[in-house]
Amino acid sequence: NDGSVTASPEDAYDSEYLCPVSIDGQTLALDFDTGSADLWVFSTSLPSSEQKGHTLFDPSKSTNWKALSGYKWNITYGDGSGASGTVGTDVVTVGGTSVSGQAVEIATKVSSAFVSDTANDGLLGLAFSSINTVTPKAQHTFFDTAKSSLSSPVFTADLKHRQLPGTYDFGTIDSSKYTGTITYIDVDTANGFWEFTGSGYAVGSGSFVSSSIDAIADTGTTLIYVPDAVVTAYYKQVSGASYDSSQGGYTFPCSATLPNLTLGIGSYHAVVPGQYINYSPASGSKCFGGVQSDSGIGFSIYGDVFLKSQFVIFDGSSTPRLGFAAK
Ligand SMILES: Cc1c(C=O)c(-c2nnc3c4c(C[n+]5cc6c(C)n(C)c(C)c6c(Cl)n5)n(C)c(C)c4cnn23)c(C)n1C
Repeated sequence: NDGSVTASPEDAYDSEYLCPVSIDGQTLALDFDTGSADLWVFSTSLPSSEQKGHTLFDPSKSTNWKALSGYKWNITYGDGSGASGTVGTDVVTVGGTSVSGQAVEIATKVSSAFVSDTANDGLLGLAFSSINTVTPKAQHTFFDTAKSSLSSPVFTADLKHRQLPGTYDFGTIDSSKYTGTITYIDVDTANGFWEFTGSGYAVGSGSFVSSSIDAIADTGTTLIYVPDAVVTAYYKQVSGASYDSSQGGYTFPCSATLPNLTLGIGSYHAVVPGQYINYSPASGSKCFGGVQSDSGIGFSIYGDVFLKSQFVIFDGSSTPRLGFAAK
């Protein structure tokens, strides 16, 4: 019961991508996040002030809803946002892939960033179930629940740059969505992420610098967060670029020409077009960079700015691995 679902940019800057998910016939727009493992939704259990503008899941209207008494969840994301609540199971359908008994985490509290992001009705985690936050028993992700019913234990991400729609496919690798060959790299699941070691980088037409970069493939993170050596080398090639502490990152004149950023995946050189690295206007005539420092995070994050330049395979077989191809 393979499936394919559209991924639509939430705003003009591809800050996040939202996908329609049906829970017992109630359709919500969820942010598919390979950097976390909780499926949670805005619900009628939220205070009405936090419900405004969102589509709400109402368990009392679901015939297949089964509450998990005493189960709770509480999650905090990399930007400091967070949510918490209670848990049940229900029938969850994504494109053609439908699973029963899927843990659905009902929000009873959400942080302000979620309240104001009215296009977002929750998150669907696609990292490894080992980092699911439900207590007293961690729950499976949608992908883990669906895996045995898929033609093969994979899902793919084909996110687009400022255009509609991208797709997430479950169970199949659609060869019409990429060019050339797929390069696979082993994944270390110890931290619950799609974590791998990048092989280096190049800026524009500059020479490739070999260096091991511990990174995660994270569809839930907007930008690319890499070591300072990469960030410094990149913005050295952008006239007028500087670190702006008031903006919390590197900015540059919006008129600047941005070089491509090449990130090594094994022997494959993944090229992020320079224009993808102009994330959004910052203030005045300055724009905010899509490549920022990973200092303080503990690892690098290859977020949407990177992932949308590639066709990405998340292979959940007994030896999990990531595949990348140009498109
Ligand atoms: C270590 C880390 C991150 C790891 O994940 C991270 C980050 N980066 N994008 C997102 C997130 C997003 C994606 N997201 C980013 C957005 C930005 C940058 N802006 C201006 C808007 C309006 C956004 C929206 Cl609506 N959505 N969402 C929905 C959530 C819950 C995120 C949590 N963290 N996050 C940051 C900023 N940092 C430092």
